[in-house]
Amino acid sequence: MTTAQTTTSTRGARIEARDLTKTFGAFKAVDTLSFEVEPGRITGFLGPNGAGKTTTLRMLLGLIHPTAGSATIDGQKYHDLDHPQSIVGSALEATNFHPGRSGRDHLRVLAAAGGLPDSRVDELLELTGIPAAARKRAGEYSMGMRQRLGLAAALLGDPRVLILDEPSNGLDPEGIRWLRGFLRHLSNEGKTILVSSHLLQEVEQTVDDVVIIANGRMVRSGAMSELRGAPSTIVRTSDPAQLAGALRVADVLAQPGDDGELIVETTDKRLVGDVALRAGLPIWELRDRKADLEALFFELTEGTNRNLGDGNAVPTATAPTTHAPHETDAISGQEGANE
Ligand SMILES: Nc1ncnc2c1ncn2[C@@H]1O[C@H](COP(=O)(O)OP(=O)(O)OP(=O)(O)O)[C@@H](O)[C@H]1O
Repeated sequence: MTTAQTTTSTRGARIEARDLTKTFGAFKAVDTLSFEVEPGRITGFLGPNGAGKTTTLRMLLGLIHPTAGSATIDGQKYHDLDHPQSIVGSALEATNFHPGRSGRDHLRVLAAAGGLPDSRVDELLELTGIPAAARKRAGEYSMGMRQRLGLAAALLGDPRVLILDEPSNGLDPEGIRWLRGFLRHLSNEGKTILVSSHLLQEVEQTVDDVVIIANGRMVRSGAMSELRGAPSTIVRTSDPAQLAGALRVADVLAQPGDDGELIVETTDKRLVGDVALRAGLPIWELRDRKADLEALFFELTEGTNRNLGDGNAVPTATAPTTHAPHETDAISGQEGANE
């Protein structure tokens, strides 16, 4: 990653949703959702397809109006921010660039609208790794390049808050790695970063905190480390109960896992090996126990993909089985997220 710096981000700005609710007709897309996103941290906003992520992000960005509750950035509704471009940057969709316009021209139009110099455009093209594509028409960009252009657009005003909807969509493994490093660099500058995804594993190496929703409702929030649980070790031996007893004497707790495994509450494998040796027990397997995030995410959100229709949906108390007609402001709100 280039080390070119964005300009100064003075202090962090929090994102806050309080009892945020959005109904489309009688359908509750977002249901009394409350969460906070802290400066200097990357927060994953997660949920299966149709959970209400994009609807929530649109409310945060003032593109659609909440039915109830509030969504604020730095303590204010988006429309009340004095210089929104310097407070919040967003990339909701990677596809809404004018296909005939070059990446550089696209950014120049946005920069001019925000009173920013053209030099900022070149700086961003460099930072997001697409300087060579600057003269190419956006219509010829790959999905990954459009994602990078969207990110460049979001960062033009050096905002303190960055809101990105599924930013790794269309990126190859190298691009995903680049994005991870890039977002970390920005969060180290103190920026507040909210990144949506429908896959926990996709962001597990990127994010510090998570907000997980299903059916428009909160199902879990907190630090990624809490979600992973305390690090531990899995051991296989001929007599797990005897090894557990020997470990207890050494002040290490252990409990039975699946298929005769022993889950030991330490990451000190040498200690476990030494205790087993003294107890005269063979070690057949000794490895880190990693949280099964895929299973956890599935458990938390199972069967709640509302885009799949009735059979797979777990409707909220007020949700009908069919969608209400799209609200007009929602439809127009989908356009021009980056414009
Ligand atoms: N304007 C609208 N009118 C009616 N229903 C809508 C409207 N916008 C979204 N919905 C519905 O609200 C639910 C939440 O949609 P949303 O796009 O916020 O989900 P999401 O979590 O972003 O999903 P995905 O991961 O598929 O993008 C979906 O069932 C969707 O069909």
